Amino acid sequence: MKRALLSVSDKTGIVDFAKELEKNGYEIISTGGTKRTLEASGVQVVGISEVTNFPEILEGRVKTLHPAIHGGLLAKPDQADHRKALEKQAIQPIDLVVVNLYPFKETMQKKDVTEAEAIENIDIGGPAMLRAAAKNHAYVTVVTDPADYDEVLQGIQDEGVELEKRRQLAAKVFRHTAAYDVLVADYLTEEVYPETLTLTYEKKQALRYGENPHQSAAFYETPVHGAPTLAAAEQLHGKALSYNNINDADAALALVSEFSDTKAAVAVKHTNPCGVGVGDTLTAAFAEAYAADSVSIFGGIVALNATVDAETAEALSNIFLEVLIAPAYSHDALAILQQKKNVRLLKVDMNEHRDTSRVVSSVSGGMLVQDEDRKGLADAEVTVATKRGPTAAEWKSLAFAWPVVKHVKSNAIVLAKGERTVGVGAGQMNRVGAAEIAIEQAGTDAEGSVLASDAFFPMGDTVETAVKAGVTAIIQPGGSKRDQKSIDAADEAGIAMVFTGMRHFRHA
Ligand SMILES: NC(=O)c1ncn([C@@H]2O[C@H](COP(=O)(O)O)[C@@H](O)[C@H]2O)c1NC=O
Repeated sequence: MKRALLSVSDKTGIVDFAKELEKNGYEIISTGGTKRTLEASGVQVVGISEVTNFPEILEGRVKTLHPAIHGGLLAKPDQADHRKALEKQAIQPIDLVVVNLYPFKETMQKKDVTEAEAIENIDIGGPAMLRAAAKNHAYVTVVTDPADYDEVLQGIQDEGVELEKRRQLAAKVFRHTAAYDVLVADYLTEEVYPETLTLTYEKKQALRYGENPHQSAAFYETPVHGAPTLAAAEQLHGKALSYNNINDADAALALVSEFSDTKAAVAVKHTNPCGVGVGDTLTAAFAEAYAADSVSIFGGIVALNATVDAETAEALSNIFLEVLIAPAYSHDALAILQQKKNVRLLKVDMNEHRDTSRVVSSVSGGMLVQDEDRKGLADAEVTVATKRGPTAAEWKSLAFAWPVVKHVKSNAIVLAKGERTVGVGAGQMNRVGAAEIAIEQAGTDAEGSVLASDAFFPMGDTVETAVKAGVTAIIQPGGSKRDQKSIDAADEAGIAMVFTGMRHFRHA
C-alpha cells in the first residue's frame, strides 16, 4: 500500500486532496492538527505517534523528527541493503510527502509580535521532511504548495508522478526552504552586508522581454515590504508594465518622493527626469513639469505626489504617457484617465520612505551592494562660497534643483527657474558638456536661472559657461582642489554659489 505523510499549517485544499489520495489507495499519516482536520471530514488517518511509537513532545517541537519517518523518506526501496535496514527496524517507506511550513513570514509581520512567538514559528520538522523527500525524489513525491495538488493528483491517477515532475517539485522545495531560512536569518539580525548574502525574491510578474525585445526578463518582489514600494503598487488601468516601464516608474517614484511639503510632478524618460515642477495645486505642479520640456515628456512616465483631481487628469490626458503614478485618483480623474487605452495607472502609497535599504547592481561575476542615497539638503552642511549669497528667490530655486539633480545620471547638471526645471544635462562624460546640454535645452530660460551640479567642478569652466548663459546662482558639493577657480569665476561675475559638502553621483 502506498503511504502519504500529510503535515500542513496551511490547510487549504488538504481535505479534498486527502480524499482523492484515499480513493487512489493511499494510507494517510498525519500530525496533530492536520489529522484532526482530515478526520473531521471523514478521512481515515494514522497518527504520527502510531508510526513513531513516540509521543509528540515539547509543544510539538518534536513530532516527525524520528527515524521511523526519516528512514521511510530517505530509503531507496530498490536497494537491498536499504530494504533490509528498513525491515530490521520495522520502518515502511513513504511515497508522498505533503508539507507546508509554520507561517513564519506572517507571524513576524504581525503587529506587536513577541520574539518568543516568532521563534516558535520557525518550522524545524517540516523543512527536515521536505528536504529529505526532495533529496530522495527518485522515489518520493514532495509537495509544499497547495497550487500543485491538482497536477500531482493527475499524475497519481495516470501512471504515477513522472520523475521529471518529481525533480521539479524537489527543486521547488529546496528554493522554498532556502527562502524560509533567509527570512528567519533576516529577522534575527539586520546585517546588510553579511559574509554570505542570501537574497530571496518572489516572482511578481513575467515580462514579455527585458530592456530590448531580444532580452528575457521577469519582475521579482521582496517577500516582506517594510514600506510602500513600487512592487506593491496597485495597477488600476492599462496593459501590463514592461521592464522599461518598471525601471522608469521606479526612478520617477524615487524623485517625486523627495517632495513632501509641496505638490510635485515629475516626468521621466529613460530613468532621467525631463521635467519637474512643484506648485500650490497638483494642476499647477504638472503645468510646470510639462512646461519644463513639453517635447521629451511624450511617451514618458509621470509621477505625482498627491491625489489626482479631474483638472489635472484632463491636462494629463492631453499627452501620450506610458505610466502614471500617484498615491490616489479621484473618482472623476480615474474616469477621465481610463478613457486613455494605453496609459498604465499605478496607485502607490507615498506616505513613507521607499523600501530599498539595499541597492544592488550586477557586475561580471558578482554584484555591488550599497544603501540608498537618502540624504538631502537637510543633511548637508550648506555654506556660501562666494562674496554674494543667494537671494531668497535663488535659495528657493536652489533648494528645488538640488533634490532633482540627485536623481539625474552623472555627470548631471540641472537648470531651474522658480520651482521648475528648465534644462537637464544627464549622463555626460564631462561636466561642462552636461552644462551645455542643460543650457541649450533651457534656451532663453537659461537667463536668470539657477544651476545644480551633482558633483564638484574640477575647473572653473563650468561656472564660466553658466555665467555666459545668464545663470545667477549655483549649488554644488564643493571639495575640489581647484574650488577657488570656480569661486573666482563666480565672484567675478557677481553670481552666488553655495557648497553642500555632499555629492550625489548616480551611475545606473
Ligand atoms: N517538530 C516537528 O517534528 C514537526 N513536524 C512537522 N511540523 C510542522 O507542523 C505543521 C503541521 O502541524 P499540525 O498538523 O499539528 O497542524 C506543519 O507546518 C509541519 O511543517 C513540525 N513542527 C515544527 O518543527
